[in-house]
Amino acid sequence: MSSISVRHLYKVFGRRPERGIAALKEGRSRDEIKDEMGLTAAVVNATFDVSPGEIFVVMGLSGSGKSTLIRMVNGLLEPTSGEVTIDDLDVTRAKGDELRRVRREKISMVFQHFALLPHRTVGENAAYALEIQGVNRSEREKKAEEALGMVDLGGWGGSMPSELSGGMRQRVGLARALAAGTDVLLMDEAFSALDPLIRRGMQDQLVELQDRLGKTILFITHDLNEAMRLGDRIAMMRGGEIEQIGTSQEILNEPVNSYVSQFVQDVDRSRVLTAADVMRAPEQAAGSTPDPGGAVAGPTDLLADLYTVAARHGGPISVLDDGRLVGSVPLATLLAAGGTPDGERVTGQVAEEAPGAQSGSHAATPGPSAPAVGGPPPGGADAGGGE
Ligand SMILES: Nc1ncnc2c1ncn2[C@@H]1O[C@H](COP(=O)(O)OP(=O)(O)OP(=O)(O)O)[C@@H](O)[C@H]1O
Repeated sequence: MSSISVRHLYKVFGRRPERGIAALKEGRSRDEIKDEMGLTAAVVNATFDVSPGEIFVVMGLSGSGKSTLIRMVNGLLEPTSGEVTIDDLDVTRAKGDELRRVRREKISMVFQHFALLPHRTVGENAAYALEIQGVNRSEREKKAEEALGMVDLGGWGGSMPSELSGGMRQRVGLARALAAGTDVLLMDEAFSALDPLIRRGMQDQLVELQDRLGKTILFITHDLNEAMRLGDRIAMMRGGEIEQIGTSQEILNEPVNSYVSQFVQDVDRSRVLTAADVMRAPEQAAGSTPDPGGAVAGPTDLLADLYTVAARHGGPISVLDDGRLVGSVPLATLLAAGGTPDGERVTGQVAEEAPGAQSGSHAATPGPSAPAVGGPPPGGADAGGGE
């Protein structure tokens, strides 16, 4: 299984771009470099690792440098300086045949605009990367059909792309990447052109597939909700720089600066955080066996669902995984977790943690000022387009 390593990566557009890097290292700003040297610093000193089997999301507004970054990772664009390695192979130094081989055998791309070949069938499109790899026809038909099955398009292989909806076409794009059998998937705004409901379905499907396939995924998006839903970790980018890398929970609860904290302030935390994110370990919970008939949830259930459970059964909520008690969520924790780090956003009444409290005795739903999904980030651009 592959890993991706990005080290001190810079891309500066313009004449003699090294001047820009030197100036940035001296502490000059991106704007100064633009004004004084006519250079655009698209990616500035990006460093991160994507572990095998991880979904790592790079999230940022338009112009923050996401596409430039991903194009350097797949070797389409040469960095001004820095290094990208996939496993032990230095993508930034590979040339010609070696680079083509890495891109063919290690990396698959999924784009926003599907990039399907219109005059080829769905099956041929799904098999396209295998054709480039030189795989024989029967083998590639078999693999393409399998991949189409994985994205719920079994039986559509003989259709033409024009007969498919946008969501289905994007699934063909994903099937093509899966059929290629590469460990690394690079997904550039892959779901951004889809309607919100379809997009949500694709996100769920990707998470399910990932559970089974364990690819190493670098996913680019401008949509914070999408980033939080998909990412094991998220890199928040602004003006070419990575401001913070962390899990959704870390970014929500410990934003490193005012930019990140403004960005996440309108996120509906109850639709991002799960029971596992907020639960206490069973030994720290009041009772180590679930209350018969009491409130129960699964570790991946969202806080939004936990509110409903708590409203019905009271609290605390026992968190069970395969019938085993793995934690407990006290009501006060549940309500506090739904708010911002300073706890201002949820105004539901927190009732006493009375063991055995009866159904409906807790006002365990967020009050009227509970955060809305995907409000505007700093600058007012759309960070909530996933809904
Ligand atoms: N080939 C190029 N020549 C000059 N400047 C470029 C080039 N490609 C990108 N840029 C600039 O680099 C910066 C980062 O662009 P990039 O496309 O990587 O951002 P992005 O976050 O992917 O934005 P979007 O979501 O709109 O695609 C922008 O200021 C852009 O204008």
